[in-house]
Amino acid sequence: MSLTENPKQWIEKNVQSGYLSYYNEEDLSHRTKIGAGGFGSDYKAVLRQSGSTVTITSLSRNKERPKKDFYKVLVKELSKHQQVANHPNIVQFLGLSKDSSSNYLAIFEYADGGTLRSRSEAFYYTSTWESKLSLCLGIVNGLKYLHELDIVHNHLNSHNIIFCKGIPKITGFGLASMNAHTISKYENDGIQAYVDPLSLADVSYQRGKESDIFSLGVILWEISSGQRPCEGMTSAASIIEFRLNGSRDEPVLGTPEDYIDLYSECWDEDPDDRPSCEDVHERLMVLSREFETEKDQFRCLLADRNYGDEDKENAQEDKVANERLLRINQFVSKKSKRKHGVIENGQEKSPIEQKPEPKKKRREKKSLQATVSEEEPIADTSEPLQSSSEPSTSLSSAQPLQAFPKFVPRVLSQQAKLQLKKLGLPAWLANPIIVDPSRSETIDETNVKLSQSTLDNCQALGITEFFAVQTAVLPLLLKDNTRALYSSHRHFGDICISAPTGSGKTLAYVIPIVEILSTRVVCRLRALIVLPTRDLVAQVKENFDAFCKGTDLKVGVMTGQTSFVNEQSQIVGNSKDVLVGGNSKVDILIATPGRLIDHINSTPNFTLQHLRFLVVDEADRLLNQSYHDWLSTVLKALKPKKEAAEHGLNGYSIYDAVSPAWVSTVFHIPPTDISVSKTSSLQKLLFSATLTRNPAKIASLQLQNPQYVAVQGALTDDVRYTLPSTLKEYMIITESSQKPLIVLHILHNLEIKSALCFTKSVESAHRLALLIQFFEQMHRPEGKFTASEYSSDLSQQERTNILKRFKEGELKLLIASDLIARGMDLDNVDVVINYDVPVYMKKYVHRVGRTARAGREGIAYSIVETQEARYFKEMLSRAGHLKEVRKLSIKPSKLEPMMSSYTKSLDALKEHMTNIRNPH
Ligand SMILES: Nc1ncnc2c1ncn2[C@@H]1O[C@H](COP(=O)(O)OP(=O)(O)OP(=O)(O)O)[C@@H](O)[C@H]1O
Repeated sequence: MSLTENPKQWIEKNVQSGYLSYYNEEDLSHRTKIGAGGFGSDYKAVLRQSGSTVTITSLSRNKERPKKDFYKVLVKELSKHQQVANHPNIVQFLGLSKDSSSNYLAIFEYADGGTLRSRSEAFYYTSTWESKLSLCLGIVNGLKYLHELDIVHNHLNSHNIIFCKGIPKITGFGLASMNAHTISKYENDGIQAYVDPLSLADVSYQRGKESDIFSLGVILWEISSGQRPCEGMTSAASIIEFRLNGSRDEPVLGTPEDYIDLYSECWDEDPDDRPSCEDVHERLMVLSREFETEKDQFRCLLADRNYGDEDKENAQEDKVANERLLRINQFVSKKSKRKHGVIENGQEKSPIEQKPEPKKKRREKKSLQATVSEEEPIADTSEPLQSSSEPSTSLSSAQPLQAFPKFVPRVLSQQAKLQLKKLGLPAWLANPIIVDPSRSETIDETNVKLSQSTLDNCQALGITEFFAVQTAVLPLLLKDNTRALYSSHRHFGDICISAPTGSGKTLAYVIPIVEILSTRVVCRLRALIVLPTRDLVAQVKENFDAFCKGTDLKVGVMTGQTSFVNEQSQIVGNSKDVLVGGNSKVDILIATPGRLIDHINSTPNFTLQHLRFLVVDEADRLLNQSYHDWLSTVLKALKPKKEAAEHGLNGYSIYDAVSPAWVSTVFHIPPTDISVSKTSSLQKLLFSATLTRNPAKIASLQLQNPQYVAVQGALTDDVRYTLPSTLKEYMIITESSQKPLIVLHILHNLEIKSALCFTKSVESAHRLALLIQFFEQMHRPEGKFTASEYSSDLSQQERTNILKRFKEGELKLLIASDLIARGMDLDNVDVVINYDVPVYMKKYVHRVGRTARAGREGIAYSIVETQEARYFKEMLSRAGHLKEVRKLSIKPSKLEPMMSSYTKSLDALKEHMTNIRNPH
């Protein structure tokens, strides 16, 4: 019997067959109501059979869950628990039961240690960083497992982390979320602080794994601070407002910097910028290992950061800060001499001398208390992760191991903020090469030597001058000492480039790559360009094709648009033999990460060992996508695979003779006077209009001798992005019902030739496109303003056709979701319309950057719903961009002439949608 056909019968049958454990009234003894304790449970009881304590949760059939759907939901949630059965960091579902009214009850293992919420403060005072990390790893371990099974928790918060025999376990999902009290009970207890702000802003927002990561970030902060998030905020409304403002809880003194970075990334406003659960797990493991070796050297960087000597107005506080730093240094130098101890006022106290102060007083105290933790083993994550130091719930009896004063943020001067941002950054990131966006150089003026074929190709494309980013990058890559095909003694140096949208970043790498590779003799895969979408791969391929004219270079793509076998044959040929050094039919390969990884793993003879260039375009987007860990797979594939013993090499790698950078590392060449260490010739190039300067993310690329080039205007600490100077930006504040009319007004009354309109979803793009089509038919049947939607729901062929028709001017308006918000170069777009305004500044920058490209004029209109206006303005203001976006009002008289056709087209749309829903 199918599970979906009759879920009720399915449950009963499985209970009868014993597949699902079922407990009768008499199987459960000592029932006690536990109400607010545990995890939204109703009762605790003892299972007669085993004597173990369990929690009984009643599964509700409330109004939102009518009886009909109830069993479907029950089976669905039940199956989640079946999938995760026995994971050590997920609460165990033991079986079902029924109450006297025959309502189903779910039975779980009992949380004898309460919830994280009930213990986080105690944990803060009594735990070492090792045990905090161990606790975090336990939680992340459980969540990682859920995500691997594609289960989104949806309600992760510290009430839903429970302790069973000291082991942190995740609950609150699946059956536990069916308990009517589970969510509502904590509604007034600040759970909104854990909710992804996107879904606070838009209730229809579909929460996914990224939303769980946001909640995880808040939990990590809570573990580091012992405080509840948004503490002091009494109402749900104030928490929601705080979060929607983009505000986050302040780091707490004594938190390791890497840990702060980690939770800050988790609660990044842009879900695309949040790490995956796997990444969080990996980074926590690294942190744990660091603690193992550095043990008690707490990196109190916040102390340094917030009390720098820059701010003269706060000289007195600086003095205090310096004293603190002195004490930290004393503490670090004395650490080897003691096991337990607290530094107070520069004096070391023995644990016995320490009188635990009342909680409040202790947390308000400003002097630094640093402690040495006991040696504790780092938990093995394959085992149940246990909070190794069991906190006492009674604070008065707790021995404070790490009691840091409450972090009191103070207002920093601009200069101090700038200084602060640079602290902890490597010098090359903190001090980029700044290039003025207005800089340009004619091709005749440039000092860069270019081949005749490149000059001819520039001429054919009408390129007479180089744009700012090209004037900076070309010389870096094409200097006499960097333009060689290989160098085994000196690394050429990697480059990160941040430059505004439409500023010519693509040619900044296409031209040097073609120049350098065109000297090659044998065809090998020497340049790999990774891009996030197929559309972008096609676009970059066009650029390479244009510049490879007149050379022997071959360009290929890997995007999954043709069959795997076909791609294999185009990229490596059809040879069945495994060739030493692999094979390649292309010199330059442009790929999306997913397909690239498939070929690295499954295509014989496909090798990256000859790469001279690895380009990551739209780098901030790609670095945030794990795509099955594409980056580390690519980095591993840069070296040839180790060969097995049957090749007589006993685990040595076979290096190809034309990859000289590696050769010396395997053959035992007798030492000579030029026996210097050998290095790879691979140069990594990162490009984006909103490139991250997050050292943790950049570190994953393992860059060598990197340089950071930023094409930007006079950025201050508050101005975060440089947008094209030829872009004019407007916001139109209106009621949501008027938005389509405003779009029509822009299209019809403002002399638009072609426009790109962004919506928040595919569905919304579809409806708007239909509405505009209906309107055009009614309003101006003779000269229609042709519009089409462009979305991921269309086939690749349809998308390619639409783009072609748009580029040729046949279509005047494209209505799209964010699929083409990044990187797409549609040179005829003179207007961008934000029909639904973006919630993130980065998205805004990329969307509006589809116009005003390559020095052309462009206009961006953002249609802002009245209730969104405040948030939109705050987003702009936080990025220092508010004054660039002018307010535009549209008089009702301008809309009036369109009203009649508009009303009719709305009716036509309604009818169309109804027909689709009810085809009969
Ligand atoms: N030197 C040049 N002279 C004339 N046009 C140029 C020059 N360099 C680039 N272009 C054109 O400028 C347009 C924008 O370039 P490109 O797509 O590389 O921008 P981008 O900086 O990558 O933007 P985005 O960040 O949006 O991806 C393209 O049409 C490109 O052909």
